[in-house]
Amino acid sequence: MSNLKVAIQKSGRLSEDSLRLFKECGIKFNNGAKKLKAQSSNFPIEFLFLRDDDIPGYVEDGIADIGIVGQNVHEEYQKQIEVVKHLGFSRCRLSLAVPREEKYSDISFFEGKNIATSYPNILKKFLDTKGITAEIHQISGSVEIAPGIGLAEGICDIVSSGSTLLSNGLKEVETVMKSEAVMVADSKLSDEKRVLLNQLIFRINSVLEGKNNKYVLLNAPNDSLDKIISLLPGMRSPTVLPLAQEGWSSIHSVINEDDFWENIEKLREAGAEGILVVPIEKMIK
Ligand SMILES: Nc1ncnc2c1ncn2[C@@H]1O[C@H](COP(=O)(O)OP(=O)(O)OP(=O)(O)O)[C@@H](O)[C@H]1O
Ligand SMILES: O=P(O)(O)OC[C@H]1O[C@H](OP(=O)(O)OP(=O)(O)O)[C@H](O)[C@@H]1O
Ligand SMILES: [Mg+2]
Repeated sequence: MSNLKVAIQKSGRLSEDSLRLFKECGIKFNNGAKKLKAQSSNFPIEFLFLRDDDIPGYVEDGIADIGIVGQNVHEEYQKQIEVVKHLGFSRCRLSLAVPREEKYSDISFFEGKNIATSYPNILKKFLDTKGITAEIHQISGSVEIAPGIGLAEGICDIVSSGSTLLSNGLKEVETVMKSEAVMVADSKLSDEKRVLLNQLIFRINSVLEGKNNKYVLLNAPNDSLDKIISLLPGMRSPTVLPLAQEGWSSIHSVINEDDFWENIEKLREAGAEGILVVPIEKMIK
């Protein structure tokens, strides 16, 4: 059987979470230091460790079958590849920023200005939709330094916490796009590789679904069961087991983490106590 060749970032903001995801999917491999290739011992998958900028091109050319990149990189390189899964990590945004002391009122600030970026295509498209003409200077890294060395009046770069902008005397003024890690695939995959990709996505879905949900156990007096069940509908319906103490039950259910925090006070008001919240490793609906 042929291997599914997966391109992941060698080292950087995507690497750790990408490797963790495959491990959580039960895919075993040994990625010893400086190894640029690794073969899984229990799934027909081969890993290629690459610079993230090269991944869309390798996937389009069929050198790799699938890859993990930021949406920003996928969008910038405009390759004929498909996004097959949003992965929820490496969340960030691509933003325009200017020196902190600059008076900025709106996007017209950038008319006729120089902007430094590693994302010229995304930036050009954004400025076009806003009717702004600017000079785009493409640089491959350390973009935040550009205004300080007189290369540009503004920049367009990745922002997450904002601390890099802050420490370089810049302020964020416009969000160009939001981004997270995505799995991309060669649109010309063979049927055999599609089957493997679907098996992989099934595992990824069960891992991501598990992360978004929690297993909840609580005790409640029997006369509040109806109310509590309505707050914890679970996958089909909650499990209700009698406690040794008469008139009380233990209720087990699955709940979305966000819903849990919204409902916690209502559960307590309804009489729930001894509430335990347990992580779920995998969840298949
Ligand atoms: N501070 C951040 N927080 C969250 N996600 C980020 C952050 N910085 C970058 N990313 C996301 O992770 C991707 C990889 O970022 P990284 O800084 O590792 O890239 P790089 O320096 O271009 O790496 P490479 O050496 O592989 O070319 C980015 O394209 C973006 O989608
Ligand atoms: O808003 P922040 O939380 O400060 O994050 C933004 C910074 O993170 C990334 O760089 P990274 O630290 O990965 O270094 P790099 O420039 O070597 O890629 C990105 O290029 C920004 O510079
Ligand atoms: Mg890169």
